[in-house]
Amino acid sequence: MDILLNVLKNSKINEEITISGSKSESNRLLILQNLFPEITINNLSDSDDSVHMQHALSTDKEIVDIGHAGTAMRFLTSYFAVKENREVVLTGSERMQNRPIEILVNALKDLGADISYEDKVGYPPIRIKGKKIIKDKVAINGNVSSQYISSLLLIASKLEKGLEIELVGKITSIPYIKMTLTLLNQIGIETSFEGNLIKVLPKTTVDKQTVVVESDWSSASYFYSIVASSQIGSSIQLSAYKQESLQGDSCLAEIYKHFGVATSFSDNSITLSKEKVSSKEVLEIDLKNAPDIAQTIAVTCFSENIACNLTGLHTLKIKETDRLEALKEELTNLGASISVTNETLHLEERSSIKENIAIKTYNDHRMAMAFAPLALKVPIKILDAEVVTKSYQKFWKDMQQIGIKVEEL
Ligand SMILES: O=C(O)C1=C[C@@H](OP(=O)(O)O)[C@@H](O)[C@H](O)C1
Ligand SMILES: C=C(OP(=O)(O)O)C(=O)O
Repeated sequence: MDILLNVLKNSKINEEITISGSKSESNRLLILQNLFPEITINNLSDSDDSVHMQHALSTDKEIVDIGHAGTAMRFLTSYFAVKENREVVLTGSERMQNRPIEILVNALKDLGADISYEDKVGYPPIRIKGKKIIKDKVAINGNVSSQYISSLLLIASKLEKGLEIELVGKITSIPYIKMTLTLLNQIGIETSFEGNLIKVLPKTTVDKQTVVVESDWSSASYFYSIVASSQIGSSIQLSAYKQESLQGDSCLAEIYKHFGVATSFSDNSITLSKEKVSSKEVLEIDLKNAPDIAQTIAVTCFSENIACNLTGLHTLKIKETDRLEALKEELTNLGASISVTNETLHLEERSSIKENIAIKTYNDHRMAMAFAPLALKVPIKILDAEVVTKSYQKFWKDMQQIGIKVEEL
């Protein structure tokens, strides 16, 4: 489905939107719930990625296909590796078959797991023969994807002696590792994280309990971008959020001050308000702790005519698409002066924004969603707009609610 986005007139926005649960928290809790049935989950994400996770955990088929869901691919690799008497072939979309998994597979094999590649070494599909793991110490590279580490952490307490993980090299996406540890602590599992050493103690059962998932902060980023481009006095209320978040992307509240967007927290919601004009200072940020909001920020800078230097983007090349190349291509088509390396993005101030440009989305939900707010400035087309469901089912409905006209082409 290709769509044209337009606004009739850029009037003041004043809307309330409810966003579904965090897909990162949800996909961790779904694994944990399977290991500890005492857990009930509230405000579970309705994203495709969480649906894939639920399906994978309930099927008894040999082939388990998780589509584009990185967290499902990585978390289920450890889950099935320790599931005795179960053999699966874990696979995913064409893109997933080109997203590396070798670092995690090698760590699990070091622990004694039985995993082999069905096709290309280092990539899904992988055949996993579940077995009892006896060892309790492993070392793993921390600079490629934190999901490998979270994957090990999620099953760690079910190993006889728990698990000690040594992180080698620089550690990327640390807030996601902390999210995993905090969720483990919340349900009653003891952990420690000192220097480059993480320990998880064994646990067979936990107390009966309900865990409430906070709504998704990465999804909130698109509303930050919209408010940044809206008239002073505009505001959008989003629920359900809290000030003490487990999600690293909550750093949006601080970052978007640069664009004149203030965030206020109330009981279970945040209100984003456009208070002043965006600062024209060059935006310099390291996003190694919050890679999923890089596309939103780059497009907001282009929209608001603010130059930026984004660093810490080395993980973007192995996500749903090579996000650095995709951003370069699409922003250039809109008239931007942009350059990228393997880990940085530099955008210069622009002269104008070209109208009616068709944005390619590369099977990446965040390409579609990050470019949508530009509709407040110019009519823009989004190709294959249905990609958004990977993380955000009702995205286009919510865009219409805030006043963006969505027309199917
Ligand atoms: O653990 C998680 O839930 C995630 C970790 C991050 O991946 P990397 O650690 O690969 O950067 C992030 O990009 C992804 O969307 C979700
Ligand atoms: C990178 C993402 O997801 P995943 O790695 O879980 O596919 C994302 O949602 O931006």
